Amino acid sequence: MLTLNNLYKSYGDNTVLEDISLSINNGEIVSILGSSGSGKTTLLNCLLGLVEIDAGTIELDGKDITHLPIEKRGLNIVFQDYALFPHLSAGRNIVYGWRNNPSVSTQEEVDDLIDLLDLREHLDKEIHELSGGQKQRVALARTLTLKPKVLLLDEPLSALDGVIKESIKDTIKQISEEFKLTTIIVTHDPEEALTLSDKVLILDGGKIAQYGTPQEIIEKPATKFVENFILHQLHIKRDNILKLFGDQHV
Ligand SMILES: Nc1ncnc2c1ncn2[C@@H]1O[C@H](COP(=O)(O)OP(=O)(O)OP(=O)(O)O)[C@@H](O)[C@H]1O
Repeated sequence: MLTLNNLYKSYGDNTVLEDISLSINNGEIVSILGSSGSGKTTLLNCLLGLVEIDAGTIELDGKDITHLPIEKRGLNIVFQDYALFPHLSAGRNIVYGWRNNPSVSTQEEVDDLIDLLDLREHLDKEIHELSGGQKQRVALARTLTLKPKVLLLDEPLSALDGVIKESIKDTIKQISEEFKLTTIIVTHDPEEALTLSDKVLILDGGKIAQYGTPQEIIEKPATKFVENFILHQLHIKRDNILKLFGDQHV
């Protein structure tokens, strides 16, 4: 279980995270949702250890990891731009971290990952020859060879369109289930958060507006902000789609 206890973070006078407390069970997918500037990336960076928190504690499976360096926390991230090495092939990117820590995964486990993510036929390709979805899967494979306890994904679907988006969503769900991997996803898209996650954390100005299952959020929005911001966006989407069909189908 990953537990955050009363986290605070400020930049000067700007309180970016205020009293963030929550627990995430092992194997759960949690989305962090909020508008621009609400503190999503800062929270992700605090968990990862890129940003030092001002107060509070972070525990992973009962161990206090608040002040551990990044590499000792057991969390790993796939950045929004995938951060792949352009001069290495897809295959070499995948094994890059694992080559330095070969005891973490066996060759067979790495092979299984390559197959699971459907990357076998792309191993020899240069990074620029891959589609957005393929790059995303290479970045996922590279991270998963290191067997993190918690996988952090920063806007994993924002650069992808339609069909690829749905297929990466399925892949994320499959990986989380298969490896019992706790997965935390930053997104600003309510639809993405609600359809992909076991739980959604909604931030409003650095505070928790609501933390609950998609059903709880849709059926019982905790604050006016949740109702207005989140559900309003979904209604706009729905109305736009219905308009496409004209009156006879509405
Ligand atoms: N290194 C920093 N120094 C000063 N202020 C910062 C720093 N990083 C973030 N902030 C401020 O913290 C607040 C939250 O930023 P953060 O990037 O966490 O928001 P976000 O929800 O991820 O936004 P977006 O969706 O636009 O990426 C903003 O007001 C931002 O200006």
